Amino acid sequence: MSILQVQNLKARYAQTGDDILKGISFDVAEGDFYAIIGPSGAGKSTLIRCINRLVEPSEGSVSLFGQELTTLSARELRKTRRHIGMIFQEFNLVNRMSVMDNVLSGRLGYVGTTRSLFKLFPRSDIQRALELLDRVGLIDHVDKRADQLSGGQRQRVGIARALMQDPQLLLLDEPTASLDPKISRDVMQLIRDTARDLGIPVLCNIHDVALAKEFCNRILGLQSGRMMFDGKTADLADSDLERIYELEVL
Ligand SMILES: Nc1ncnc2c1ncn2[C@@H]1O[C@H](COP(=O)(O)OP(=O)(O)OP(=O)(O)O)[C@@H](O)[C@H]1O
Repeated sequence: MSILQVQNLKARYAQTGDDILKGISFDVAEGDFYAIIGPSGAGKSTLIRCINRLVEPSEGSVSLFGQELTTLSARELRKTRRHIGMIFQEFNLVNRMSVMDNVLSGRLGYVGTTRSLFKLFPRSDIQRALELLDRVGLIDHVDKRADQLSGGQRQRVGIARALMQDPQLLLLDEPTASLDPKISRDVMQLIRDTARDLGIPVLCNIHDVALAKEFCNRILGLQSGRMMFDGKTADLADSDLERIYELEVL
């Protein structure tokens, strides 16, 4: 079943500027771990950010479980974003807050700012946060400040926080770019296995092709805002990679 449908998506940063995305179409289905690869400046990050409208598309359609996202009002968009978890390259944790509070902040879209300020989270949320921290291997670090953790541990907090939203879709924007190769593999494996267990499809912008090939079942190859490849990872040939990265080779 198709969960996210993107059709003819275009985006630009200034009214008069060139299109950064030049008509992108693809479907994310149940069970997919979809990688977006391509050279620097290809538009990978812009594409991820158009899905939850951190960047406003200029044309085209993005539909999640049949709901069109590009035309939602600000209020409707806030509600829908609850169901789209996001994991960032720089983790985006609040350093002075504990690991537990960072994870609980994933519920902000549900409990409201006032309740969260006074830490009035329902018992079920606290229980869920503990379960997720156990799942990502951080149960012994619950009370530590976020800035006392290593990069890999910080990204694990980011993963638990995104899962706290009970997401229907996970968006990953270069989740391993700040991590060393060994920790990057561990983090990708954790995301793949957890998403699979919880039945959450993933769309992931990643510049490391080896990691994408190892962990993702589908690949979207972008070059200068155009789609050069969309298919199963097993069908991605060296000649496809040459076409996707052509500009860099030149
Ligand atoms: N906020 C912005 N304002 C104007 N132009 C931008 C903005 N963000 C990105 N761009 C431009 O849009 C193009 C695509 O950028 P984007 O970050 O989406 O590419 P990317 O494939 O994710 O690159 P990288 O792998 O280097 O992160 C680039 O030319 C970039 O300079």
